[in-house]
Amino acid sequence: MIKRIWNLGGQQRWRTYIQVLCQWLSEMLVVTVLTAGAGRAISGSWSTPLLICICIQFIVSFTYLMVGAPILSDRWASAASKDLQHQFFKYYLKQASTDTTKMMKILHQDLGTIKRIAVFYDTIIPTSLQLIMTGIVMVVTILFIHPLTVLIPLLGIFALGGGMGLLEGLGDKKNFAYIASFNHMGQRFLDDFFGMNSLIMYQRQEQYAADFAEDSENFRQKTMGVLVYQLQTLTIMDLCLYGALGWFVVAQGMAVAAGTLNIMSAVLISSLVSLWLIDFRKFGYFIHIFMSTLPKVKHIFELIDYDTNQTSSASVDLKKAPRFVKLDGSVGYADRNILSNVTIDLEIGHVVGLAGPSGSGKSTIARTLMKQLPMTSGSITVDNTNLTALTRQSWWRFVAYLGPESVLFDGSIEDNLLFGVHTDINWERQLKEMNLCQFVQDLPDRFETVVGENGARLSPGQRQQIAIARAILANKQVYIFDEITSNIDVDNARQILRVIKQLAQSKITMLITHRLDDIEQLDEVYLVDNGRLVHGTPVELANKVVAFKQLIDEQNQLLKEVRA
Ligand SMILES: Nc1ncnc2c1ncn2[C@@H]1O[C@H](COP(=O)(O)OP(=O)(O)OP(=O)(O)O)[C@@H](O)[C@H]1O
Repeated sequence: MIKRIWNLGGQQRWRTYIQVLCQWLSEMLVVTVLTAGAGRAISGSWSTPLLICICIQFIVSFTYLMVGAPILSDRWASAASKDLQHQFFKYYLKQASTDTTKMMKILHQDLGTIKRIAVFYDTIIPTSLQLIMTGIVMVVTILFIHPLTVLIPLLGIFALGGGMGLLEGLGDKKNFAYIASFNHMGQRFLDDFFGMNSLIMYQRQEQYAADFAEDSENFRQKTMGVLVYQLQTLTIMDLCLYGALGWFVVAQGMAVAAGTLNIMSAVLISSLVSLWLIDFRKFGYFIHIFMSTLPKVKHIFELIDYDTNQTSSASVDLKKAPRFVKLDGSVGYADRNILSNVTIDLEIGHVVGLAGPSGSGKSTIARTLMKQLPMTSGSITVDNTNLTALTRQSWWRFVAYLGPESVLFDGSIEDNLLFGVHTDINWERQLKEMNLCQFVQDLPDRFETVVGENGARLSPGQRQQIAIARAILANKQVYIFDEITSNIDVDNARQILRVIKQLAQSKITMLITHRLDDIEQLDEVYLVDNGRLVHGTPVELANKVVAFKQLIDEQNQLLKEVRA
């Protein structure tokens, strides 16, 4: 996974190399100046090679700060972030999930993670490179001048590693509790935000405020837990590093007092060790932060890979509009089969109905046909092609799904109607022929009327008519209508059913509905009855399924009573 993170934004990596080299030279400038100063104090004269060295380092550092830093810093991090965001959004936009709350939650978390891994490019890698370069200079210098003391910084590193290792398990626990509490509070906020009208209508605002306050307090405590843990970590790191540094300086002082080391050498190796240990502390702190984001980065890569695998195994493109669709097998979710061993045949010529009690699996079938859910076993065949071999984009070029509530975009009715139209067509004539959207003629601005956000300025029936017209004008080949008449009045519902029946003359059309009025007008219906799928005309179904017959009898009785 680290290799994969490393490869992101790779084209900008060279900028980081130059940046690190310049920064490292700036650090070495401090060491050289201190060493030269100590030499001057001892001998009373400046060493010419050291002065030349200082001049070169100074020029490089100054040029870097004035010119280089603005064009070099953060470029790799931002290129990597763009790369990852691009791959991530590519995956994300293909999901088209209906669960907006869940999508928002995941999106929020994953975007946060993408932002946080910048620490790898702008801190971990530069600091690691500086550690290697300063480390080599430091070890060679110490071994050359005072070999025994090289053990002190090494002991400091081991002590730090041990301390951090002990804290690691605790850190995971604290982070996990923090994330769980964050998610819980976020979920409550989103739920209550979407359900605000219901909260007010049922006078539950106070309860909501109390629950939210409790969640906030819990979140505060978990946040404090993480902060305390981070402070403990910092204290341990400081103890190890500054302890090692202090010990090193004392050892150098004793060597100088004993006459086995001169002051200039002592200043040189002390400043090198100080620099190295300070960088090491920085590295220790940030690697810790980086490691805690790795599980989330792994999750993002899994999403991207899932998308890539789907795309690479699904490479067949439908060349022409399909004539029939056959679903044969079981549908459901990863953890649960909803309907087993069912067969549905869809073909051009008439509307195929799908009916059944609430929760019996009708929308699950629709989602499976839309390639939003895989079959749990068996397959869907489109003409002679297995649906799994098609990419979702390729399938969606031919299929349209419409649910009980369609999304309209803020703009004119015309903009919304022509949303999926990519050729020149006489759309007004088509609408007239289908007798769809004729209410528009009574609006002052007719098709120029602005619908407002999600069609807020129209009635539910008008919105649904526009959505259906939009789908039909987009000229797809397969239409799946899922309870599209459930939220609208009887007249609008009848009008829409007429249009769908007309459409089915030339398109593959399935209508999911619970309205007996609709079902009775169809030639062919699939009815979910106690986990099995019964197929036939409405009359045949009434003979085969007792519950269905009872429902029709009850309705007829009701009608009789109303007429009487
Ligand atoms: N994402 C999911 N994971 C697991 N189970 C689910 C998921 N979505 C729905 N279900 C379950 O699948 C079953 C069938 O749901 P589905 O939405 O297909 O029913 P339906 O017949 O369309 O119902 P309705 O008429 O009320 O819309 C239900 O028991 C539901 O709880």
